[in-house]
Amino acid sequence: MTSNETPRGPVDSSRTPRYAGPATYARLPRLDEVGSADVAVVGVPFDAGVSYRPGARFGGNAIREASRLLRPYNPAQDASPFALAQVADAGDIAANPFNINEAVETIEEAADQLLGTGARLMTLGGDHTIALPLLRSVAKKHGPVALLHFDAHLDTWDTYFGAEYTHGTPFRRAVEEGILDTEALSHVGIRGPLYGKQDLKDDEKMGFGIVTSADVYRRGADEVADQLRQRIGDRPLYISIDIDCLDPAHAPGTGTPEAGGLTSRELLEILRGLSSCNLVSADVVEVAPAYDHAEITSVAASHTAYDLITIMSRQIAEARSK
Ligand SMILES: N=C(N)NCCCC(=O)O
Ligand SMILES: [Zn+2]
Ligand SMILES: [Zn+2]
Repeated sequence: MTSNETPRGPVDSSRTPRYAGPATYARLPRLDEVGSADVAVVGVPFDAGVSYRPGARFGGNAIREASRLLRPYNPAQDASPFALAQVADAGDIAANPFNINEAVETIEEAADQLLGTGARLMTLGGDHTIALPLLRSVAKKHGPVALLHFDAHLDTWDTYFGAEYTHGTPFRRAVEEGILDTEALSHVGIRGPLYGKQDLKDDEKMGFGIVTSADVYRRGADEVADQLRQRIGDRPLYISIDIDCLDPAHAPGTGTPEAGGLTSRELLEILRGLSSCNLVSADVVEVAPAYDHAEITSVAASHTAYDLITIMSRQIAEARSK
């Protein structure tokens, strides 16, 4: 979008019922309808990297369906994200379900192509394996990025069954590859049983700081967001959100649920506290609709993506006005 064009926004829900027609994210136009976008929402229906319950390949489309009720103005950030920037639905990346190495390459290439048009990515997973190729692509553009990772799990384990690319290992691979800024790595929402104490030692050696879900409960979202903002500074930031950071009461539809998680309110409030950060791209992963009820998980994921898109749109508009 050039500076004097008005972004094409969602279908008007006061004229076409919001439950009618095919689902794009937030009823936004498809990327091919607008040519180019400032923020591309892209699905990655891939879940061959999971260690437990499969089904996150259906996450992106479940999030799109659950996003039909989103409205154009976000009062929590005082912004109309789809008016400030062109946001469009870029469809899905067709990743090979039978060959993880090939899928990881395909995802990286597709991300390169979208980022190459100048768009920021709001990716809808898929399992957490997909964060690695997305980070590779983002780092090619921005250099090593700060990572804010919301999850019950560390995802810095080494291998499963000898496999390097799994949903429990993307961030160890990313650190090994030098694509993360190791001065600004944080996990939020961590809890639950580990394989051993060494998991925490290894994670700390890689440079990660941990905010557990109990820390969020005790200290509150505002204080946690302040601390994260200080750590991130003005570095290019990638936010990766595993929906299992939320308590199973708030996100039952996921593959590796752990008790004692964040509320969706806590997650959204922490994100809103980061609205001044330089968010270059983000993902929401691990929504597995087969275990969901009443779209609890996909609604939470659709709202999470909405606040992430709002952060990006505000920054795009601000940069344009300078
Ligand atoms: N990234 C997610 N959701 N889970 C990782 C769990 C790895 C394990 O089974 O130990
Ligand atoms: Zn997880
Ligand atoms: Zn994860």
